[in-house]
Amino acid sequence: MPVEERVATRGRLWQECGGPRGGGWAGLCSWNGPGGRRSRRKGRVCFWPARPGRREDSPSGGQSGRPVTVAAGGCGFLGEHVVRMLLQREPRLCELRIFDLHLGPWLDELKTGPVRVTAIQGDVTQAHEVAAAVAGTHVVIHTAGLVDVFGKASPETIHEVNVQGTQNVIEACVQTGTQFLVYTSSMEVVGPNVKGHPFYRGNEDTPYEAVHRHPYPCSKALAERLVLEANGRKVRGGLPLVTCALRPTGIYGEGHQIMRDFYHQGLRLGGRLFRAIPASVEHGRVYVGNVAWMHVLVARELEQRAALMGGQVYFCYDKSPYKSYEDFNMEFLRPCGLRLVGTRPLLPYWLLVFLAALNALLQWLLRPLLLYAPLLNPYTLAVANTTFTVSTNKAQRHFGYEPLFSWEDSRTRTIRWVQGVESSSQ
Ligand SMILES: NC(=O)c1ccc[n+]([C@@H]2O[C@H](COP(=O)([O-])OP(=O)(O)OC[C@H]3O[C@@H](n4cnc5c(N)ncnc54)[C@H](O)[C@@H]3O)[C@@H](O)[C@H]2O)c1
Ligand SMILES: CC(C)CCC[C@@H](C)[C@H]1CC[C@H]2[C@@H]3[C@H](O)C=C4C[C@@H](O)CC[C@]4(C)[C@H]3CC[C@]12C
Repeated sequence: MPVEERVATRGRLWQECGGPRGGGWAGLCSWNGPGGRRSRRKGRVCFWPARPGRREDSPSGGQSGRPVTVAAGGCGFLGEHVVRMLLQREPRLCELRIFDLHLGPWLDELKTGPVRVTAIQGDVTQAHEVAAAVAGTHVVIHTAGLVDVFGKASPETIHEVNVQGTQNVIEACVQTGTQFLVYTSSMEVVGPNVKGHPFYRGNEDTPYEAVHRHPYPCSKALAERLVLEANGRKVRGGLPLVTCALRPTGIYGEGHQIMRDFYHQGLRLGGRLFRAIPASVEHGRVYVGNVAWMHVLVARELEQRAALMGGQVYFCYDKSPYKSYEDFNMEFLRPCGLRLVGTRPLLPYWLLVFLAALNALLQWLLRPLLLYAPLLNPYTLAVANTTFTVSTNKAQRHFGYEPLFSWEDSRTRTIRWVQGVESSSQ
């Protein structure tokens, strides 16, 4: 039966848990703050049929104290991997609620497993929808967000989803008694900064001048701060909220939209891509499966190691090699038949800066008529052209993280996926 036909009780979970409480985020933003509200979308809750003998959830978890987890943003690139990882690697899980603005058709295949999977179509900017989804759960993994560095969405919308949405998740935990919150932050909370300072193999304690102007890193930095400051707040029932933020570098792997875009661009250009960034500029990358694994481990360990992990940030890392953004992508695109032309950038840097500025101008001029959002703009150029790599073992020290996928596995899996993209688009 398709997901759509399984729509059940709209707002049912909400009625069970009370009502919304106002978020207190105003004034945290460094630019003008949110403008008009977006239209309210319908919250829909889809239940897979419950298995006989299941008991209703208790506030501290599911049946027999087994955890109930919410994956907010569970239908996104990272979120889908988190969901699948939870189902594969978390045998104690009792119920998994997948909360997202857009529910994917792949959710259908999850219904046959032993875990009760509940898909909830909802919007993190709607406090009551979030509270309804969170009520009665043990841990929230919050990967939902608007990842936009291309100017597709307005700064206000990015703020509303990433900052207000996160505040709503925190308030939902506090109101409903959910004690553990894992937040997907980003390396961009640190940098690269607007001054183009390199961050070379840094760790969580490396000093760096974090200066944000672009709405996306700004929103991630604000949201991360809210999450960390919420650590220790009393949730319903009196226990302290335990929060933690994970900062992935550039994620790659199955489902990575920008990799797909580069691949198609290469095909259009006769199997070639043209080097734009010097090979010496290192850009941190991490495999999506390892990022998902880190989220699952944190969700599992937060309770036992609350004193150590609560209020902490962790970079997401694995054994992916340090390379430039383009050379790294070629690890997957070369075996799929593309080549990168040039050992040095084909265009001088000043010309790229000019083109990026021109794109920004065109985006602004064309905005009333159409959305012009190319990959190259002043911000993406600065990120791609500034060394930013991490080298840390904090996650290993604090909660025993080791990458689940070796570099060879991560590479093979990603290549296989790109090859699948190729055959599915023929
Ligand atoms: N992709 C990367 O390289 C990268 C790197 C570092 C951090 N991150 C962070 O990881 C998280 C996931 O990123 P991703 O690459 O999977 O992005 P994505 O766009 O694929 O996934 C985000 C998900 O959030 C959902 N979402 C967006 N707005 C929502 C709303 N208002 N209410 C409910 N759900 C909403 C989307 O529908 C989507 O399924 C984000 O928080 C992002 O900032 C991503
Ligand atoms: C200069 C052009 C030829 C190349 C443009 C590449 C550009 C689109 C890429 C380069 C680096 C990419 C970002 C980086 O991997 C890390 C993140 C952090 C994450 O939180 C959101 C995505 C983001 C910003 C990547 C977006 C695409 C970038 C800028």
